[in-house]
Amino acid sequence: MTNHVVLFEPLMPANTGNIARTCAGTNTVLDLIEPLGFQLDNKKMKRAGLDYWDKVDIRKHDDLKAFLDTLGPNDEMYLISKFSSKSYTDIQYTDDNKNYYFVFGKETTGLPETFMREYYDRNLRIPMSDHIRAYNLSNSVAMVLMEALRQQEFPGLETSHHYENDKLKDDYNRHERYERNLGDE
Ligand SMILES: C[S@@+](CC[C@H](N)C(=O)[O-])C[C@H]1O[C@@H](n2cnc3c(N)ncnc32)[C@H](O)[C@@H]1O
Repeated sequence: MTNHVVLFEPLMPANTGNIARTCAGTNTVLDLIEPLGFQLDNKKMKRAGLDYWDKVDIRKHDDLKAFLDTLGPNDEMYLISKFSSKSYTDIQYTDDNKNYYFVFGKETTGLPETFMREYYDRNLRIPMSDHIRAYNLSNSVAMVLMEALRQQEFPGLETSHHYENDKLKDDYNRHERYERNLGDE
């Protein structure tokens, strides 16, 4: 099972940089559908993705059709759009035999209407109030991707890690002491 974040014609380098960082941290493939609003080696984008850029599996596609042509029978695609009335939390993303593709729209105009209509049942909304027009693209990616990963029990990801300068180190020891004391009672 592989998760893919697919960005349709992203415009802002900082968003794609942030998303690349999230993809690097979650072993998620990043598919970019051209045209992009920036050069891939843009400084701002690298700054947003910091030094994680080379840790991401990035796949570029000439256009939407070229991307769709890469999909096979085990690939399950979802279109992430506020226009849907089905929530992204209503889907199960847990089939080990499938690869999950989450397609996000351009910052200005979202996804093409024809594409959304063609895959009508695949559109998913992130619940939102009417105080804003839409969520930020990179935040939308994080919300949907984390829900899929949570359901998949964070495959290959560390739920805890001991760092050399661990800010909670003493608390781990305290926790162990606490557990020992409980056991002694
Ligand atoms: C800034 S929004 C684009 C807004 C655009 N006016 C539109 O019509 O979708 C960029 C992308 O973030 C995602 N997005 C933002 N808010 C969302 C929501 N409430 N539900 C689902 N997707 C959302 C969508 O993929 C959207 O195409």
